[in-house]
Amino acid sequence: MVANRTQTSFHHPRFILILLLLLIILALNRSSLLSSRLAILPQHFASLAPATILASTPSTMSYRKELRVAKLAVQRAAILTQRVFHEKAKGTLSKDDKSPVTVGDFGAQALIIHAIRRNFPTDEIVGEEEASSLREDKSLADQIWGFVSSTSLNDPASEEQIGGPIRSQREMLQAIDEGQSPGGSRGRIWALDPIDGTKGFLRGGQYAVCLALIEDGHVKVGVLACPNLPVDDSAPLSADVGDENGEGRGVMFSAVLGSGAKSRPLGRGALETGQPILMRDVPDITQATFCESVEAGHSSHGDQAEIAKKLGITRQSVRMDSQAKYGSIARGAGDLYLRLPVRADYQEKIWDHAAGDLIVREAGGHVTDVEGRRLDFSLGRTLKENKGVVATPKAVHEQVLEAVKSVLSSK
Ligand SMILES: Nc1ncnc2c1ncn2[C@@H]1O[C@H](COP(=O)(O)O)[C@@H](O)[C@H]1OP(=O)(O)O
Ligand SMILES: [Mg+2]
Ligand SMILES: [Mg+2]
Ligand SMILES: [Mg+2]
Repeated sequence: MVANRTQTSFHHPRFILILLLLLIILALNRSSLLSSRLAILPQHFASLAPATILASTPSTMSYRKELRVAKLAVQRAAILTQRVFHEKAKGTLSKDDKSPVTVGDFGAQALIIHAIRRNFPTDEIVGEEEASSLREDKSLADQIWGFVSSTSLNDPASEEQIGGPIRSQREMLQAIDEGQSPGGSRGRIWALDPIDGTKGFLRGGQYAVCLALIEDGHVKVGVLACPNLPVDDSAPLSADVGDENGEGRGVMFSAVLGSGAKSRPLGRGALETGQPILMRDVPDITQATFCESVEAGHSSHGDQAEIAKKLGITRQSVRMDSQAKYGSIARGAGDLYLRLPVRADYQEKIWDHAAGDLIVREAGGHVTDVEGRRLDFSLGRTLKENKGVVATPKAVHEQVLEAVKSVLSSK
């Protein structure tokens, strides 16, 4: 009787269905396509698969772990940069291209790379900074170590998730140097700008701690911490950073491809998921607000003014450093971000755009270069096939791009 019953259950259609499903999952897993394929299986089929198999698949399906680690790591790094600023210990060096780099840039890069290495040891990292100058400057290295060894999240479980403390100064320098991946079109590559807008950081203006995961050339996760932007998503866009002690400031933006963009107060616990953000509708382009770089050498202020005029925009553009511009338009504080090439030979860096590009697109925007091409993150450390940036709500992109093309082609 018992044997008979067992036999019957083996022929049960539900059992056959589960068996078939398991075979499909195993086959897909072998061809390493599981993560993308499983996402398109109907929900109830996926839920029939045994927990052990789902648990052993890469977490790339939802990027939940990647997002969590990125947010915690960026938050810890942002705390370090704020401490560096307030303790007036910026220890600035000038790099070969004459751009500044500070204790904050190096320290933030070390802490973020440490967190990525501990969680995703085989991923590659394209980071802006490298440690060679620090190996020759012991006192600067000591100063950075002072901040790195004493900055942690105040929640021990979260701190543990991002690898806990770096153990020695040697390990810190090694971590900084692990951002030298050449980038490219294959595999998982993190793009890291530990302080974007270092000049803004130095003058107490806008800056951002930026991290994005690029997989096979496409941005999948993006996180931006903007310690000097207003917490309030509905605060009007302003170049003014508010009061000295930072009351009401500090926001974190994040996005996962296909899941929308969010913002949350930077100071809050990283467990808080935040609220969805959307770009503002622009029914009348003449009422739109532009943001642009503070540095006229990074984006042409003259061309910007001509484009504004062509579109009938009379409102003064708001100038701010860093990817805070992407975050600001994504939450509808501003509407349009243009980056208009000044030097024909400058190649934009992937770490200056990856997180912002995804956050704006997930908030309902469209991001291209000045010729209308999507930003291509698959070509190495730079966006070598792109020139400038045009980031706007989807509905007005064509109109703005037309004005950009007409002004730039008439030069
Ligand atoms: N000639 C240039 N054109 C455009 N961007 C530049 C140029 N030189 C440097 N940058 C980069 O622009 C970013 C700041 O942009 P923004 O002006 O929007 O705040 C910085 O990351 C900066 O790089 P770096 O970090 O090497 O200084
Ligand atoms: Mg930068
Ligand atoms: Mg930087
Ligand atoms: Mg820099």
